Amino acid sequence: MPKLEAFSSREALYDATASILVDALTNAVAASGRAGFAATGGTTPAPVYDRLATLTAPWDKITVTLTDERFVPPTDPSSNEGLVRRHLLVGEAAKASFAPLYFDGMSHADSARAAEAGVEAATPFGAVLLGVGPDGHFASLFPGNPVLAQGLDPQSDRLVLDVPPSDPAPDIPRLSLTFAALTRTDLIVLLVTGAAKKALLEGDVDPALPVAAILKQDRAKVRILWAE
Ligand SMILES: O=C(O)[C@H](O)[C@@H](O)[C@H](O)[C@H](O)COP(=O)(O)O
Repeated sequence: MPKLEAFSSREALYDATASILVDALTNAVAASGRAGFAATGGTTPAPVYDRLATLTAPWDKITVTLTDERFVPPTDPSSNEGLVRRHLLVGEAAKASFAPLYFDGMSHADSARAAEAGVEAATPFGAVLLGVGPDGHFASLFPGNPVLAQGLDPQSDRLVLDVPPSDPAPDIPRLSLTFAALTRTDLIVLLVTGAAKKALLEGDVDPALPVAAILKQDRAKVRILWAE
């Protein structure tokens, strides 16, 4: 089980996370000529992306995709594609390619299916950046959701699922990479802040939480990076 790595401030956390990610992506391109990066949404990662976009890397050999998405167009304020286009696909990183999960004019299910080709082409990922919800969800794999079992199935042949709303979350339809897709990488970084998430991820993690699947798998190295 990976140990939580604590940083003295959020600024230090963001700096370290950007540095770890750019090293992993650069090494992956050096090893195989290309790399994918699966980027989380949420309210935490934007400062990491702002830093990452300023760093030198073989961005023209890197394909960025999303760990998950709300089923909304990129112009919607809650869109993760919008977040990544505003904060990551700028500056040095503007040269990176992007593989979307949301496709205008497609149904929820068809969008998930259509996204799989781009995600497949972006794997293996050089790095995956995940957030963790207070309920232990990661990407859009939520406790109690009808597609959770399929989403966590290590043998699933699906890379992207159409996630229906469920109670208590998510409140709108989502698109999520599966555990099977997200573990096609050498490195998964969990980016978390605040006391509640530290309590969730320190010591013995509740095996019923979706994120426990990430912590106990042995396909990819996992680092948990935290600040107050
Ligand atoms: O689209 C999303 O919202 C994320 O992918 C989601 O899984 C997020 O990482 C967690 O909910 C943590 O979110 P915060 O960073 O806002 O705490």
